[in-house]
Amino acid sequence: MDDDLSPTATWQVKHHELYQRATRHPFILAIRDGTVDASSFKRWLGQDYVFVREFIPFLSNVLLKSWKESENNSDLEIILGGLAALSDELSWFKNEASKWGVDLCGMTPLTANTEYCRFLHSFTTPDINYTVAVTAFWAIETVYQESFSFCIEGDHKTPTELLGACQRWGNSNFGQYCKSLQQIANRRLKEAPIDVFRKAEEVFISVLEHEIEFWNMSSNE
Ligand SMILES: Cc1ncc(CO)c(N)n1
Repeated sequence: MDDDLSPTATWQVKHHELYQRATRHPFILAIRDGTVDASSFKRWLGQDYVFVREFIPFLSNVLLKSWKESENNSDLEIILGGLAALSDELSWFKNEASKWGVDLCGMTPLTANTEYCRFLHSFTTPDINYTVAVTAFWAIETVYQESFSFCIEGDHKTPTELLGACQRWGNSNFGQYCKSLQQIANRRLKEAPIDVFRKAEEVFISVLEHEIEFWNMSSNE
């Protein structure tokens, strides 16, 4: 393993196969080559709305841990920016759902979504420290950024009506945002005791597994 790589970059290499399965999932490849079916996209849309609502208490708790535990002033503002952006994101989901005729009110989470949300809630207990929680936040956002940016890069055939979704997470500003989260995670991980470091790596792997299941849920009948 390269000594010059940051902790998070090291994990991206070490768990490369899993990382690819999360960021180059068949659902994403189908969006990019224009073969995705509308029913899959609609299922993803409705389920992700439920996920993002559950993400609010998760991220509020990361914010709280940052306020309590971080030695760095700018962390709090970076995380607050992410939390604030969720307000606009929920409006985007509602608008998109009405365009596609998806009823968000009656939306019930499917199994993979329920399990992912349960995982998110497990971070809100005080025994999970800030380093582990902020690493999870970075990983969750990065999978979406790397997945959707691939759909708008190079020689893609992404359908016009899906470009909005892809740009929402695939745009370069959001890419920069993910980099700033990665810097926070790396700074903390470099100082972390070994048990915290190991827990954060486990969490990184679990995020990738949950993301794969979430894409599977979206693309399967
Ligand atoms: C399942 C899932 N993972 C990550 C994100 C990024 O916020 C999202 N909206 N949904």
